[in-house]
Amino acid sequence: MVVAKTSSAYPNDPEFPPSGVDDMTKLAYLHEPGVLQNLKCRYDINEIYTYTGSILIAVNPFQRLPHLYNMQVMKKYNGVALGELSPHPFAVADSAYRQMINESISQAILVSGESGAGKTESTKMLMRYLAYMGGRVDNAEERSVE
Ligand SMILES: Nc1ncnc2c1ncn2[C@@H]1O[C@H](COP(=O)(O)OP(=O)(O)OP(=O)(O)O)[C@@H](O)[C@H]1O
Repeated sequence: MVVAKTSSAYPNDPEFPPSGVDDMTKLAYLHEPGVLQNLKCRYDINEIYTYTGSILIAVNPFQRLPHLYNMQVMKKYNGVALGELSPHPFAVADSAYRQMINESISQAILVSGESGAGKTESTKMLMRYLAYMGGRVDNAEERSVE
């Protein structure tokens, strides 16, 4: 039996990792102070994405982070199970795409948040990844769904 050690959600607890946890289901106490503390720790180091299980939480960085969304990053997430790499909209899009292809079931991704939270930006990244996956051709003739 493997017993996974969980992290405390209390900010002053020495066991709370300074950089937070990338999946909040790892927090021992999944309550509002713990969630906010964890998101803040990650935000402070420009980690704007965090999972809670299969839900992706995005915090608006109010700055451009182009290194997060380039072609190399898209390639990295291609075919990798959700949760294996850092939280990212590409991982969510890849998971939906895979389930659509493998199970022939229509998929929906719900993007929710208050005005200015970053829904449009997140949706753009989801669409960029889906266009990258769906628009690829193996022959020399390039075409861009995006
Ligand atoms: N991931 C991100 N990277 C960089 N900037 C971002 C990101 N998310 C949000 N922003 C910034 O925040 C602004 C508002 O984000 P966005 O338009 O996506 O919000 P929204 O939730 O769609 O708002 P509304 O509901 O009012 O349309 C963007 O114009 C952009 O400047």
